[in-house]
Amino acid sequence: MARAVREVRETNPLAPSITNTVTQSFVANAQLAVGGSAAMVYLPDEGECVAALGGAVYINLGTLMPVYEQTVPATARACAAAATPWVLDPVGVGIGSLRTRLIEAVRENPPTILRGNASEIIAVADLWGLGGNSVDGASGDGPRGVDSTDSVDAAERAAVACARFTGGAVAVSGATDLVTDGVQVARLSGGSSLMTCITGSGCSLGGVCAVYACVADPFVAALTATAAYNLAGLRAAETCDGPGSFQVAFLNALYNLTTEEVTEAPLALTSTSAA
Ligand SMILES: Nc1ncnc2c1ncn2[C@@H]1O[C@H](COP(=O)(O)OP(=O)(O)O)[C@@H](O)[C@H]1O
Ligand SMILES: Cc1ncsc1CCOP(=O)(O)O
Ligand SMILES: [Mg+2]
Repeated sequence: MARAVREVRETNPLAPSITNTVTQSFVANAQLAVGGSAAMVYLPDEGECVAALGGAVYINLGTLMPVYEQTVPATARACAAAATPWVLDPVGVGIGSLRTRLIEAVRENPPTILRGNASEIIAVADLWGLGGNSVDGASGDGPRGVDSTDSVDAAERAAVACARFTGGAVAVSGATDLVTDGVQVARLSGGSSLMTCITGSGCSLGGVCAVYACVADPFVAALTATAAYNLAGLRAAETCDGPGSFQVAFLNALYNLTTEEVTEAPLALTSTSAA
């Protein structure tokens, strides 16, 4: 994790995004704050082009346009062909049929890191036929719009099943985050409830996972991004008096984190035989 933080700051890697129109600028600003570089694209040939550049690509399904029916599968295919890592945030899975079709379509070229809230991860495991939704405590309701109706613990089996299927990492966000590579399960605490009062904390976490995936393996990249978010959230909450100033303080905190702080973030690691 220390190497990932340092290498991103030293090399300013480009992690291009196909991402929603609500939080695009916050995603780009968070990627810049940790030392990465951002570029947002929409079209199929743009997705294929950025996949071929190397680095890592971020795909977020938050606001879809018809062209994404071509862009998303083409970009996933191009990432697989170029061995470029990519991160999927299945925002709002369950709203409309295109999101469902796209998640089903990328099953054949799956993401290196799957990042979402608990209900989204449970829904993806279900769509991929991984049986991860039959978890005690899962609401079975799916996400409420873009927000979770499930606890992070309820998504553990789904997350492990998805990670084993993709061979990469899965990051489930919530009050305590869970990151798994299908063998190890890490729980990371910190953050702030104010992160749920601004839009884009989850989306930008996905973008930052992609930045670290430019320089580190998927599990380390997801852990590093999650640890950085928890610390920055904690710190920002100390200095602000509501969501508006929190968003500004959060970007500042992300920018000012030291390597040592990120690597000393509270992290509990267990092995899993579950799922
Ligand atoms: N109650 C909470 N307390 C502390 N941090 C939280 C809380 N809820 C979410 N977070 C943090 O906010 C970020 C986004 O998580 P989340 O809100 O689950 O994503 P999404 O916006 O995609 O639903 C993560 O870094 C997560 O750790
Ligand atoms: C509100 C909203 N609607 C479509 S995408 C989006 C942003 C969701 O951001 P996040 O998942 O980070 O809260
Ligand atoms: Mg989200």
